Amino acid sequence: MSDQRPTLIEVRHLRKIFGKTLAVDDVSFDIYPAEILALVGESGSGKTTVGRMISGLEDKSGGTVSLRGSASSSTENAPTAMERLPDRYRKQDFRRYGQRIQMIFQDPLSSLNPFFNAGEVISEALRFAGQKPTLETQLHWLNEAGLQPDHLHRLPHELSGGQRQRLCIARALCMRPEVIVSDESVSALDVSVQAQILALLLRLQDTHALTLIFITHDLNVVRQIASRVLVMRRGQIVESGQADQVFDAPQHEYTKALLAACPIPQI
Ligand SMILES: Nc1ncnc2c1ncn2[C@@H]1O[C@H](COP(=O)(O)OP(=O)(O)OP(=O)(O)O)[C@@H](O)[C@H]1O
Repeated sequence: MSDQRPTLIEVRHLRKIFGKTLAVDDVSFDIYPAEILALVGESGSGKTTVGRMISGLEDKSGGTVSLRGSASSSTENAPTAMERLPDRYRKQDFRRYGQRIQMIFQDPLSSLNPFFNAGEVISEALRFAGQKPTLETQLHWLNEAGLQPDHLHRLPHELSGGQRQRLCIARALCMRPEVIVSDESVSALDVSVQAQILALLLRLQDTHALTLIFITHDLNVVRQIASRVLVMRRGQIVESGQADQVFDAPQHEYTKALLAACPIPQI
């Protein structure tokens, strides 16, 4: 059954080849505004590479990613057209599209400058987005992600793992993205902190009408948050559907095996 909602992102025949490895093999799917879409599959199935190509962090070997023009680029009441993202990003492309699609990662330490305190991390992102940072805006975005004013001057190594992930979320959020691609962003956290960060992402998704692309191997997390699921295996999508449908009546043998390997607690 085809979905009647207007798409926000169209991915068509996406491919990525690393040397002799075909990491992503002819992947096509749509992403709808303000949905939570999970990308699941075993290690090496190509999830991260798809997320990085959608975010413009990885050049594409083939295929296209198109993003619906932002509301501000349309004339009043006129539908916005799909814009094809470049195959290879240049600096100006990041400013144009990267701001709209932000990515957060499993290891915040590797994506944070060790010499920038939390306030400076936010300032840098705001400047990148063409805004003038102030103390007030720094505190506002830290607060949005559940950090306190006394975190403002802390360097990344002076924050806990959960607080560092909150800082990455604040940095992504202050650029006012429409889409956040979360790549195993809660996988390294212990269960209680993981639940707090998931709750934060869900609240932000709701209040900012964000589209969330959630890349994970953890099917229990997917069950808690996702509305739709894509299952990847060896660079291809082998199954897709509403989360309940995929969990309750998986069609593909691989999905059945994934579910069997990860018993889902009855809720
Ligand atoms: N920069 C790279 N150079 C070479 N090969 C790469 C690179 N990035 C990914 N690959 C390969 O591409 C394939 C897909 O990797 P990818 O990280 O997208 O999978 P994944 O499903 O996200 O796995 P994981 O859950 O372990 O992160 C793997 O075979 C991987 O080794």
